Amino acid sequence: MLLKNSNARDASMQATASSLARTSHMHEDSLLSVQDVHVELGGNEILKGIDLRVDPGEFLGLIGSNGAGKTTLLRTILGDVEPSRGYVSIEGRRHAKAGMIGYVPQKIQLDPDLPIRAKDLVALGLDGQRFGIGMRGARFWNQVEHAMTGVGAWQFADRPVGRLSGGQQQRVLIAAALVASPKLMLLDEPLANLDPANADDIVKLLNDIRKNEGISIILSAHDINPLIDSLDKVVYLASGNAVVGTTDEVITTEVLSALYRHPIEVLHAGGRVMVMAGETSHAHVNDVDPFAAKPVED
Ligand SMILES: Nc1ncnc2c1ncn2[C@@H]1O[C@H](COP(=O)(O)OP(=O)(O)OP(=O)(O)O)[C@@H](O)[C@H]1O
Repeated sequence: MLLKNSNARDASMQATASSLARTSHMHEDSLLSVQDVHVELGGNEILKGIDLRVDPGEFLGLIGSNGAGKTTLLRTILGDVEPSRGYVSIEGRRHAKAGMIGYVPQKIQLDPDLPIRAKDLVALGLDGQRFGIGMRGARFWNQVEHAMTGVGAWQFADRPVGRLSGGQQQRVLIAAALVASPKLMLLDEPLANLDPANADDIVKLLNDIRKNEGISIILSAHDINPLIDSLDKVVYLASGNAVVGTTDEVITTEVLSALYRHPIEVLHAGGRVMVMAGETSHAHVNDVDPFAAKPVED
């Protein structure tokens, strides 16, 4: 065992995790407030009391293993999933105004033969809810061009979106989420399927967007390493529970052991963070994904 799981130690680790969660409640002018959010799906409690505040221009990494509840939390913030307890508010309102949140969903598969140009996809981000009846004048297309130029996607605006590379498609999807000038962007695993260079480019792009435009960003990922230098806060999810704080506060042996209720060791090597899980005889290095196959607890 890497840590003895005595009751006293467990209680102290829980206290550390709770106190970190509480420190994120200090700002009253938050853009987003998630308070004691519980979500049940298919008879299982997927989120078990999430507390989170996001200030304007903050960049948060939502980190966790497969099935930890990242997509569920993003969809709850978006308003697509209703909490069974607790609430989400944006600028003090329970329901975000149209266009206030830009969303890049997970795993979009774009058919190579899809007869839609990249700029048509971005245009849907502006008038998607009234597609077919909206007026697409010069001002409309200027907004599309502005969003695509800002993310370095205007040069392939007229190409079929399904034939763009993964990195190019990700820029187009970010432009579609940005085009209505949101205050908050939610990106669900946008770095999955990107090579390290493209992942770095996307993180740099998002960092520029939040700095230059003051847009808050929540990005979900399994691996914190590509994000570590850009994040203001980490929201680390495990089996529906969360710890919130800076990376230095959260990515520690003590805090992650408390969150997982299991011994964890955090190592720093070669400029990367590695999270080692389990007993030494079964230890494996799996960046911030120590229990990828762990089932949802009842
Ligand atoms: N509509 C649903 N009905 C029942 N269970 C669901 C539903 N949607 C998600 N779940 C379950 O909720 C849990 C959390 O899923 P979620 O997609 O939020 O996790 P995740 O952290 O985003 O995982 P991944 O990294 O694999 O995308 C999983 O066990 C999943 O099977």
